[in-house]
Amino acid sequence: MSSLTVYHQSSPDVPNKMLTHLEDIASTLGEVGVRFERWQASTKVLPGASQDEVIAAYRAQIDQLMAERGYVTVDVVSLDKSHPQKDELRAKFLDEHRHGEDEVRFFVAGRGLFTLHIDDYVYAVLCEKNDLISVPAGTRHWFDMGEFPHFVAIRLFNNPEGWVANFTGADIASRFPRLED
Ligand SMILES: CSCCC(=O)/C(O)=C/O
Ligand SMILES: [Fe+2]
Ligand code: NI
Repeated sequence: MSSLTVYHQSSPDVPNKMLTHLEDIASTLGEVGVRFERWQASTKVLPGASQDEVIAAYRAQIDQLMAERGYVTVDVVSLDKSHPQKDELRAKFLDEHRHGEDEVRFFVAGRGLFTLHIDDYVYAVLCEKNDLISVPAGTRHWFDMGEFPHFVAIRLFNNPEGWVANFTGADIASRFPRLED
């Protein structure tokens, strides 16, 4: 079940709020400029499926998003626990970073934990299959796929270079909960 847990940045052990209803999650994130929607990932794709297979299966939704917001590049992160580089990939996303563009992710299988650091608060968003999240450019955040990754996420970029991250150097991510396997 998708969820949102909100903390003060100084209290990683004491959540202020935990939400599981879509409307509550979407409105709370909407207040800080984050888009969170439930789409329909109706074609079954398995974690580990190729980028081409996933893009072909979700061409209509990808085209809709590209037309709506002018995204120019699409790629796919598709991982399961047998991936030989899973530990390196997990580590890459686990440190706090920013992007120069919105972070748009459509989960079409499995799940992952996005944690957003906005002003003095930390928003841990457990995204599951069907969830679409768009985090505004410049937002500090990190992502945990867990020790045993199991997800497929479609990523849209308005930058032709695709994924570019600027790491903040902060160690805040190490103090907050990770994805529970
Ligand atoms: C859920 S897609 C992989 C993670 C990613 O692209 C990112 O930028 C994490 O912050
Ligand atoms: Fe990111
Ligand atoms: Ni699954």
